[in-house]
Amino acid sequence: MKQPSSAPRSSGRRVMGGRGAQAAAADPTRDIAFDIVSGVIEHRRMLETSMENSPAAREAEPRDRAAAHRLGASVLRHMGTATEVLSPFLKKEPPEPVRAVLLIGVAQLLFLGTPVHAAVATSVALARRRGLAPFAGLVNAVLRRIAQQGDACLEGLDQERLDVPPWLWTSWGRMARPVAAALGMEPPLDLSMRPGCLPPPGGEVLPNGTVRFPAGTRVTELPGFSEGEFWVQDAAATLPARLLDVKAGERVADLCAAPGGKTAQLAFAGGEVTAVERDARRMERLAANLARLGLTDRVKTVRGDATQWRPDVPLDAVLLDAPCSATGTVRRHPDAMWIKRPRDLAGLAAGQQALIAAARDMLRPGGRLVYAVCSLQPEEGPACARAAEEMGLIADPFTPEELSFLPQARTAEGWLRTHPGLWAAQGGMDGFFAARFRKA
Ligand SMILES: C[S@@+](CC[C@H](N)C(=O)[O-])C[C@H]1O[C@@H](n2cnc3c(N)ncnc32)[C@H](O)[C@@H]1O
Repeated sequence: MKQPSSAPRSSGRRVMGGRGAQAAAADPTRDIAFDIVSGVIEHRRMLETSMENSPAAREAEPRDRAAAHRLGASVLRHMGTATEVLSPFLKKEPPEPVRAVLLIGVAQLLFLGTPVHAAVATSVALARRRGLAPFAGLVNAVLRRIAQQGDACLEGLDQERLDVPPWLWTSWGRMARPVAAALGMEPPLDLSMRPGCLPPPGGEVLPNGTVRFPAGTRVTELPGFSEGEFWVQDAAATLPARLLDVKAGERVADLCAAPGGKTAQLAFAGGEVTAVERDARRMERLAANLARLGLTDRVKTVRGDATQWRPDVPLDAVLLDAPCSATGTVRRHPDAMWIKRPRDLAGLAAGQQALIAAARDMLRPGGRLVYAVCSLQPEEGPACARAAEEMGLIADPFTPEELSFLPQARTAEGWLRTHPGLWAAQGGMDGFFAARFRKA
């Protein structure tokens, strides 16, 4: 069995004067988790969006929201295995909402270590609260039988294979198994340090300088957070800006910039940075992060579409961290595996190539572009790098020296390819593709 995440508290507070014993038990954790799971599997909405849309989440305490997030994410991490476990107990496919209730029950029983009584009773109550009373008996019977068998239900199952949708497994090739193995673990908290600041105590310093804390660490409670001594950034996410190798005084654009981790790197390297971001709310987050890091006066921010924006003067360097399928972040966002479909990739790649063309037009002759995506999909990585060359950009491969601390991430072409199975013993990293080019 994979490493379990921490179990949700068994809520179940009674509401005085309720309509009936089970229907009246308030259980915001499972209510929100139900909205999350249904939002992802029925409506193909992102986990975070499903949570924002959840009426129960709006009124819930932060700790109930956090527990629901953990429970919902656990269902999505183990969805293939849980579906396989359920199948012998179901004569026919249940309606989607019933399936969501059952998956929440199985995740608690087999992956979160929730006591059997709590897992079964809360799932039956959840079914009733969600207008699924005719299925309450089914939920009760199926979960009781699974609880009786316990871990024996998992024997002989290739959980890693089951928990990745087949089309993604195929497209990931040799990365598939290590990525799937990493899915069972909550990712650690990674920090990038402001130059000159000492890491908070207790962190492990990785070979690239990232300071790593165990999963579940609350960043706002670490000393130095309010003072802007660090920002949250996965170890792999630090690499594209580092590989742009910005020198003091260079004119640089960070396209698709929010929430601003890479903007901060470029500014601390001494670049005259313009950060371009299209989304108003994400721009607010970028501005707040820059303010906390004391960078407000050192970065110019532009809210707009990077395919349309052009600098007044041609640039020395551009970092393009393009919007993508985000399959490289499946450890943090397991919903990405269940939302995207193969047919979405062509549209994403077209958008990425439009952004590459715009970036090319922003550069002075000899100027540098690093193109990056947090995706494991070949259509968004190598295929876009080849398209960049067809647009007249000249490949500028990363050298072995530049990636000496992570040689296994350097491809034969001199591109960067990270995935969650790298540095596995230290907690892994996100999946990124990056390539560097020069303008003729
Ligand atoms: C992968 S995230 C960027 C993460 C960011 N570079 C960082 O390191 O913190 C992609 C961002 O691109 C923005 N975006 C998408 N299309 C854009 C466009 N055409 N112009 C500007 N920003 C865009 C999205 O709103 C999103 O904030």
